[in-house]
Amino acid sequence: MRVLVATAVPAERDAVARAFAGPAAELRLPAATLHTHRASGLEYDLLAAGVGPALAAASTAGALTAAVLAGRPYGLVVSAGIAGGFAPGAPLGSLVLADEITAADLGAETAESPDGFLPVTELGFGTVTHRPPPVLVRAAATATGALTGTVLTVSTVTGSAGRATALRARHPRALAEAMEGFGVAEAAAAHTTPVLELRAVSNPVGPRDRAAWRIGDALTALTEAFGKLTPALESWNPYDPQEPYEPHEP
Ligand SMILES: O=C(O)c1cccc(C(=O)CC[C@H]2O[C@@H](n3cnc4c(=O)[nH]cnc43)[C@H](O)[C@@H]2O)c1
Repeated sequence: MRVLVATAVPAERDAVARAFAGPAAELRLPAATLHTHRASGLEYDLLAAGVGPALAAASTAGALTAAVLAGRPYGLVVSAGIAGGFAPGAPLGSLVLADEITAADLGAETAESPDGFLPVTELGFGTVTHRPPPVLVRAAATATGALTGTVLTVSTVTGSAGRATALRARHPRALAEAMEGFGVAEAAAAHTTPVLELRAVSNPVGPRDRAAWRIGDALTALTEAFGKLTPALESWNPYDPQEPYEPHEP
């Protein structure tokens, strides 16, 4: 099986790469470059897909389409990187694996709703949540020690206690926020390919405080997580009848 791992920036991609032995093979696509590693019988293509949901979706869709045109489609897409963690559930350095990948600010401000916001789904179009394969989420969480819960995708990094409280009130299961997961998941869904989102918490969600960031620790946690994740992915059976997916042939 081929696995596409989409990070936002090269530093995150390289943190994932450190979980694999040996140098990567480089493959240049029209709008992206893949770094390929092999581990536990699987092929991992690492992609620095860009910051934010739109660029992440465009880059991921490009890589997915290139793979289909080459006759070697991906069996799984993983959105990975650092994230803000909601206190007290997701402390600095912890890992969060999404059982729901939710676009937190895709909707409309309106007085029609008690909290002043309606998601696009309630306006009659689109989707705001993607759900990774539950059996795979459980196996990956057990292997990595990650917490499981909702990971929010935002276009604006939360910078106040008020916004953090509002997000948690609207999404009580949210453990983390980042900026790419929903875009990566939309691209994967367009290709009917299952998706995971794995995040290492680098900062608390709340008032902006750059001194509180622990990006190095989070990148180290990401490397360690991928070292443990690869055997779990090898054991995963995408054709398990409990998994509500119809992925491409492996
Ligand atoms: O300037 C700031 O105050 C600030 C605070 C936190 C993160 C940033 C970034 O530019 C990082 C964006 C990048 O990293 C992911 N990320 C990490 N922490 C968060 C967060 O608290 N909220 C949203 N995204 C976060 C994100 O996926 C991007 O790839 C700046």
